[in-house]
Amino acid sequence: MANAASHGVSSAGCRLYLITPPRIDPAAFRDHLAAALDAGDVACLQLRLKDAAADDIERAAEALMPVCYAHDVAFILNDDAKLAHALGCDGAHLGQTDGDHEGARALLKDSILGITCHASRHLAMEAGELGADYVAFGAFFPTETKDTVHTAGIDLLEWWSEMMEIPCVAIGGITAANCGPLVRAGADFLAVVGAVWNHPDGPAAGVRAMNAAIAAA
Ligand SMILES: Cc1ncc(COP(=O)(O)OP(=O)(O)O)c(N)n1
Ligand SMILES: Cc1ncsc1CCOP(=O)(O)O
Ligand SMILES: [Mg+2]
Repeated sequence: MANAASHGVSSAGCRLYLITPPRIDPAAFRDHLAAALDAGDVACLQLRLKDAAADDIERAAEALMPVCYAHDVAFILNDDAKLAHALGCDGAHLGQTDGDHEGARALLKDSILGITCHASRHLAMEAGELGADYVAFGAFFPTETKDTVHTAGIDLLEWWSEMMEIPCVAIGGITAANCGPLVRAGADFLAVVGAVWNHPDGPAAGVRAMNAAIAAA
């Protein structure tokens, strides 16, 4: 079975998984991204432009992918496996209503496929059975980035990481101040938006703070 490590998204120790803000100006954001990736270890960047047209997503991918590759950071597209494949991304992240997961697995056979599993052991086991490279659980904390429908607890991370080999991602309101218990519970990746892009001292400081908190956990 394919897994995230075989595609270069190593989960040896917990790592940072960056997600873009939901709306960006690609040319301006490219510099913020370069500063963030210069500041420390980042496993991957997910391009998550909500409600954007395919043309705009393509333009953003063209601007940001080279920055990721120059930093050895995997480039993952949110929501759309076919577009991820067409654009040559390293993979796609799909939610429970983002199309046919089995079809996506077949299309992205040599690429990363991550699946949102909310707070559900059942959804995570289904995702694992169909060959997901990682499962994502959340939201762990209140977040302003997305309306929260599902809340996940630390026990889910502990259970998954003890029972399963497939890497797990924790998401939702994660900051340098609150991430310690998630790391200790076995999260392989911490996915963040606000903790980096809204850091008061800028995205580079956000990446440094997250990596320091992961290392200290
Ligand atoms: C790493 C990661 N985990 C969860 C999500 C949420 O995906 P989804 O439920 O499809 O919601 P949207 O992000 O599409 O609003 C994610 N994007 N990334
Ligand atoms: C996309 C997504 N899915 C669940 S919570 C969330 C938003 C994460 O953003 P933040 O790190 O700012 O809470
Ligand atoms: Mg989605």
